[in-house]
Amino acid sequence: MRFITAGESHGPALTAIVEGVPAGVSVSERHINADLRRRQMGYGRGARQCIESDEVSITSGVRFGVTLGSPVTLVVRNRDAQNWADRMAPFGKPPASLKRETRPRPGHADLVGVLKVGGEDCRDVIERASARSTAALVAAAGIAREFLAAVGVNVFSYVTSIGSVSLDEDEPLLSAPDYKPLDIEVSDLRCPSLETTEAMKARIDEARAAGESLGGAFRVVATGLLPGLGGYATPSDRLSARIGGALFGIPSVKGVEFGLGFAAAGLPGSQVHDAITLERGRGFGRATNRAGGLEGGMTTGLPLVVTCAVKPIPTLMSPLDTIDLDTLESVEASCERSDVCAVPSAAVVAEAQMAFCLAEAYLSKFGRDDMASIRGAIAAYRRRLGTMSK
Ligand SMILES: Cc1cc2nc3c(=O)[nH]c(=O)nc-3n(C[C@H](O)[C@H](O)[C@H](O)COP(=O)(O)O)c2cc1C
Ligand SMILES: C=C(O[C@@H]1CC(C(=O)O)=C[C@@H](OP(=O)(O)O)[C@H]1O)C(=O)O
Repeated sequence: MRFITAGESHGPALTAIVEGVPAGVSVSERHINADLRRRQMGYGRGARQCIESDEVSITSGVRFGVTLGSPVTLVVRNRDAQNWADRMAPFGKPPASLKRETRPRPGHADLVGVLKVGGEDCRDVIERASARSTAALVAAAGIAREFLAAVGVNVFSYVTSIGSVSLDEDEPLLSAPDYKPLDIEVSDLRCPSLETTEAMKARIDEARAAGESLGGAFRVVATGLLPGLGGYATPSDRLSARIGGALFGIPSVKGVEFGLGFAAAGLPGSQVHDAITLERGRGFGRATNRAGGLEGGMTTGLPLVVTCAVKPIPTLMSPLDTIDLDTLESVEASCERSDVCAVPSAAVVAEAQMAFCLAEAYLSKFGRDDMASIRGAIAAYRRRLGTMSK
């Protein structure tokens, strides 16, 4: 299952095409719209989210709520486009009132994008470098999530830190994090502790008042996985490589850890690896899940637990210095409407990226044509695993 997205941040719409979708997957617009809403939320988001109210339109590949096996096209409209019609016109001349962006923001794609593609207006880069594109990604992943739900897999996320405020957790890796989904969803920051949520909100208020921005960390978890998804034979077969690459594809994600992650480097082997167990009738298991659900590039069957670090938002209301591309003088970087913190949104985008990787891993192991055949192949695999652990 692959996807491509297109669309500028302030153009008329974002479009995604998902191909390689099996026939027979039930799809609900309501589920996709709920994910789009979750992506928009979060304390610290800017004024743009008051304008947008993302909803998906599906224009191909689904009939009467079920996929046909043909490419699925999804469209999310940009409501803000009406305020940018003259500045984003596909044809004609730029309006006389157009102000070019010549003061690139450190930390954003502005400067390096213009060095790469040329031009005199960072706006040409900003429009696509903007994380607005992640709305299309989340919509597209709605199809992958529906497929995963049909095979018993759930993907969720929660925020573990904002700036220096961290969630206090009891060994989240030893058992799967089993927070109540509602506790995560009712938090303004996708943090399962209300007390920590309040402390995080206060930190965001401080940052906003100081003209600052914040990053943080989140965890993305998948449950219900079969063992043996992914592969060990080539680097690109390894699910760790695919998931890592996909998560690093999210703007502002600067670190990805599987299970214990970097902490494993400082511990002896006996405190890192997960002892193998066997429960008659239930099969192989593990005493712990320090690997975070992946060994040798394949799922172990335990929850997949991945932690991501997110850097602070580049646009600062108290801007850093930059160089004006017209005058080549030192000036303050441009400071436009912006989020102060978008870690909860990035977490929902990470769910989407992980869902695509897992859906593709299931399809490459169990076939791609239709859900009935895929269910049959999964049942046969489960029988084989049962025989091996008798
Ligand atoms: C959901 C989301 C919202 C974001 N909102 C903003 C924003 O309002 N202003 C901003 O300067 N950067 C924002 N960013 C971060 C930039 O998109 C990102 O830093 C930039 O594209 C450069 O990519 P890099 O951080 O991977 O180097 C956001 C990122 C995400 C994931
Ligand atoms: C629009 C979204 O995020 C945007 C991501 C973004 C950036 O620079 O990455 C900059 C801001 O856009 P604008 O300049 O229009 O306010 C964010 O609002 C969204 O997530 O829906």
